[in-house]
Amino acid sequence: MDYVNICLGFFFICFLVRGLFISLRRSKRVAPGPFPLPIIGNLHLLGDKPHISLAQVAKKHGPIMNLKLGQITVVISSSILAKQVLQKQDLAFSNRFVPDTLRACNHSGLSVVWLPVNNSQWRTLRKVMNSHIFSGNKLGANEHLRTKKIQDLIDYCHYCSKVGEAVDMGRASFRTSLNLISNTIFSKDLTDPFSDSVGKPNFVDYFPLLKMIDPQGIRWRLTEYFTKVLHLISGLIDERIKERKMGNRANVDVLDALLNISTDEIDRNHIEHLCLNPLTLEKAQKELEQIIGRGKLIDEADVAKLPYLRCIVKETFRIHPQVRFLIQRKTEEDIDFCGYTIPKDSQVLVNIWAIGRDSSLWEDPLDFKPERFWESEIDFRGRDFELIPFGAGRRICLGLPLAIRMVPVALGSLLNTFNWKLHGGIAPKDLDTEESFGITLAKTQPLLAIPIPVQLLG
Ligand code: HEM
Repeated sequence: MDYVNICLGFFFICFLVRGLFISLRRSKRVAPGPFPLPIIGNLHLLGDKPHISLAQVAKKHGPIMNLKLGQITVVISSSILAKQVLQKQDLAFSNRFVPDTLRACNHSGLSVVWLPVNNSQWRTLRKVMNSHIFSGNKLGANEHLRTKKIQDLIDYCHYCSKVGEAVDMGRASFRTSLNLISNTIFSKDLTDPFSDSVGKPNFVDYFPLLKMIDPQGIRWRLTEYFTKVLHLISGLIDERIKERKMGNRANVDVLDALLNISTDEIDRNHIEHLCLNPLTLEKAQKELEQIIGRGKLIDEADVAKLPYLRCIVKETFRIHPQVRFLIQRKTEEDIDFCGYTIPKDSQVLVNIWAIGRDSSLWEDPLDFKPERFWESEIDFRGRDFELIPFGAGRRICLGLPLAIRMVPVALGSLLNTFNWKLHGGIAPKDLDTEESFGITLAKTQPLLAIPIPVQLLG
């Protein structure tokens, strides 16, 4: 009899514990979201421009929504919730999902972009890059390299103007930024701005992350290219180590500085953008003419004196966050978040494209109006969550200090040296601004523009 009572008691306790677990599970509120279909979940909603599709789905389900895209994915589409993810609960959302292609060549295990924040290598790499590449002192010391690259870009535009060719703006600014970065690190150009490399593989073709923003880039197999790029980088490093052993170098560039510390791979990214709004152009050119003098290149110190140019750069980043339009993070454990539970191993996407076009934050969000920043303190350094093209928090873009020096100088110099017309007599309002989807955004049709040197205007 006792034996029966003990068994009954045991089952009763098990029943109670199970009930407790079920009610605990039910108390976890999952964010709203579209109903997932069997097997494919919500994948059918993505389309070829996920940032746009997700912004549309968010209009129905709200600024935090739950989707099933292979794994549980939580999409954040408001600046308030972005602040919560990237600042207030930053630590809980600090890691990223690593794509299998990157795991395959162990890129993820070496790169600051993918390493988890609790990994000491991530902290060391960020520290090394911050102090040896992107510190104010280091960037100030190699400004001459960037000036030289801007001069190369201007020379290239002069060359196009002379032979009557249009400039593919995306490609030209892409190469310039790549060379700016490669000169900063390797003291070497990795592409020749005068060579037409379409169809011919060159260094750019081996940088998948960069290639995705290359407007004429075709889709290709990531793993293969990553293997090639690692091979190339390691070739460059080997070459440098040999030079150093033969005593052929003083420590002159970042690669040398890094070799003094470690031989970890440097990750990089890039910029590309230009706007062709005639009124904006005219205003910017007037400002440049008054402050710098028409026809001259501008330098980094000039930017502080060019408020309208700075507004154009902000507006460009707002409406067209070129490099990453969905910030991707991951949860390592169940997280309580604004009344919901975000389960462990969820992918968290912050849609910075949608935030930049949110009509509750921006008046006429689809219009390109740099003036909106004229009297506004809003900036893109990760403090104002309405404008976070570089992300925010402990994983904020490492290249930000370089990008904010390069972009206005390149743009200002192009505007101050040339007048621009769209190729084929296209009016700016008819410009095809369609974007293609990759890890980054690229224009489906290249932006072809005719440079008219200012000196030639009577
Ligand atoms: C216009 C130019 C650029 C934009 C808009 C941009 C944007 C971004 C964004 C949105 C992130 C993700 C931040 C987050 O998760 O919160 C990021 C990360 C990163 N960016 Fe950039 N980036 C730019 C240029 C650069 C450049 C020039 C470099 C380096 C040469 C660079 C290096 C990095 C690195 C290393 C990370 C990963 C940091 C980490 O996870 O710890 N970026 N960038």
